[in-house]
Amino acid sequence: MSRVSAGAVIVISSHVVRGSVGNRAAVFALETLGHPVWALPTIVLPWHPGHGRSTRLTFNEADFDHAIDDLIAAPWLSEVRAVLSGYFGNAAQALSVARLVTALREKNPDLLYACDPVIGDAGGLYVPEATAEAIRDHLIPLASLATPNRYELAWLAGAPLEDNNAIMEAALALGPSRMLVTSAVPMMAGGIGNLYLSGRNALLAEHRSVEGAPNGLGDLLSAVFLSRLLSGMDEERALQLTTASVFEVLARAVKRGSNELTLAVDSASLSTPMAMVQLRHLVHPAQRKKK
Ligand SMILES: Nc1ncnc2c1ncn2[C@@H]1O[C@H](COP(=O)(O)OP(=O)(O)O)[C@@H](O)[C@H]1O
Ligand SMILES: Cc1ncc(COP(=O)(O)O)c(C=O)c1O
Repeated sequence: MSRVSAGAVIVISSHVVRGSVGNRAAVFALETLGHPVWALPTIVLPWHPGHGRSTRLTFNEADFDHAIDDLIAAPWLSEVRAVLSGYFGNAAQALSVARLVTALREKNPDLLYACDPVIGDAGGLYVPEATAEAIRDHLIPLASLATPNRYELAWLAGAPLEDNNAIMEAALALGPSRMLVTSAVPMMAGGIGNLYLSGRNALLAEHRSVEGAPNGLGDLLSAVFLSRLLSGMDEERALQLTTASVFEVLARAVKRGSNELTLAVDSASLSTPMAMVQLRHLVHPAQRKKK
């Protein structure tokens, strides 16, 4: 497995003391796959709130924004090739990160910005509406890649998404040139899938669904997929390998009976996954319109 060349990734998401959600998943995955990482936490908390009482340690909005100023003025800024954002503690942080991405792009027009709009799930929004709106209005327009789950995309698009054609139309309308939609509609019975849409490809990568999945799979998926793109891998292979990694990490954690992903012992699943994934080519919305 080739190691990735120099070029740091700035990751911006939550930090948990115990567990592997937010930055804990992204930093581990990116470093394991050979990327230097700059990690900025948006909030710090003992563990994912799904496990029970978990006090949010927060940053003052102005202080967070000043830290972004420091990053923009950093003498090492030319090291940075990509930014990945995930969970935000408030709407102001999303505006600060938009400033960071814009400043980085001015210096490096090839900067990749991956936006994982961590705003909700099947149960609806779990961040304040103002935070979700700030992500939609200020970050999605800057994204080279967005990785919403199906429910997040439905909220962003303002439309229910009942099948993969509706998902593709919404993904296309949202704007980013590459969209990776998780929890897409499976074609395989008992399956779960990731739908990838770019100018070139409309793909669905599927595997079986597993009971008792720990949190952090979306965070892991966006980091691994970003790494694969940064390594220059073609999109189809990147989707296949990333989906296989996430499924394998999940299956191993569940087999151990763990309520968190067990990344430290499953790092080989990130670099060299063995799990099989079913890859299908879908009819791209642009092709459907030509017919
Ligand atoms: N219960 C599950 N069984 C198998 N794979 C899963 C399960 N939950 C998530 N995944 C995998 O992880 C991906 C991302 O998970 P998802 O829950 O959509 O992300 P998010 O954490 O952003 O909501 C899914 O598309 C799928 O590939
Ligand atoms: C603090 C916090 N809450 C909620 C979530 C959402 O997690 P999930 O979608 O995996 O349940 C995350 C994910 O990063 C998080 O960091």
